[in-house]
Amino acid sequence: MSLTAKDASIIIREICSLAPIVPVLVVHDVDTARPLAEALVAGGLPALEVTLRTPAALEVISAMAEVLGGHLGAGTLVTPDDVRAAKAAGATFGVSPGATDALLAACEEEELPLLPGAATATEAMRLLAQGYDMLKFFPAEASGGAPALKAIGAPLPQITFCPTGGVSMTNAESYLSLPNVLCAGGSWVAPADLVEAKDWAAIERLAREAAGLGRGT
Ligand SMILES: O=C(O)C(=O)C[C@H](O)[C@H](O)COP(=O)(O)O
Repeated sequence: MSLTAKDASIIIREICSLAPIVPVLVVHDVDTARPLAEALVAGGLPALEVTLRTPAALEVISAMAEVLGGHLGAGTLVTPDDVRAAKAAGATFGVSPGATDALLAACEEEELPLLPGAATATEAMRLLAQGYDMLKFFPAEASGGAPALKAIGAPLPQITFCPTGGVSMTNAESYLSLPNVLCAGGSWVAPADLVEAKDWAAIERLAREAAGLGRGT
């Protein structure tokens, strides 16, 4: 069995439709995983991306996957081994900064729906040719921000994006108002200092604020 690119994109679209923002999480301490996920979900952000950038990341995914109402994604997927480890830890979707044929094949084989990254029209077209029409625009701000994504959308309206990288409360609306944007990713809803202080109430407030952002036109 394997998951086709088209079916993966359909599932990813559903996940990206749950809320305007997908928190991008860099978690060092597995003890913070559950209360952090609970705060974000309670604030209205059910789709979460845990980056595989810390030694604790896989354990964090397993702990967060138990939180009711959450949809756990693994970010920073780079190699096929990352895909297998993320799937085994309990991730239900994957996110990658870019895409390689090996990574796409591993996700299809492991049946882990992937939100693959693209920063240019050519990268987006290559993924579209392989069946992926819901992509991460990364690094969003550094790649020209909302004006660049709007320009890409003119000739490629069939591709929908989740811009990530430099997105914040102040610029999120500029992306979310574009017709080719379904949601955006960002780390600002779970800042390192608030996680370290275990200030879950403050993180829930940030999540609620982000969940109230407008979307689409
Ligand atoms: O590691 C990954 O796979 C990533 O997805 C990179 C993240 O998307 C950005 O690092 C988030 O960017 P900020 O919201 O600007 O902090």
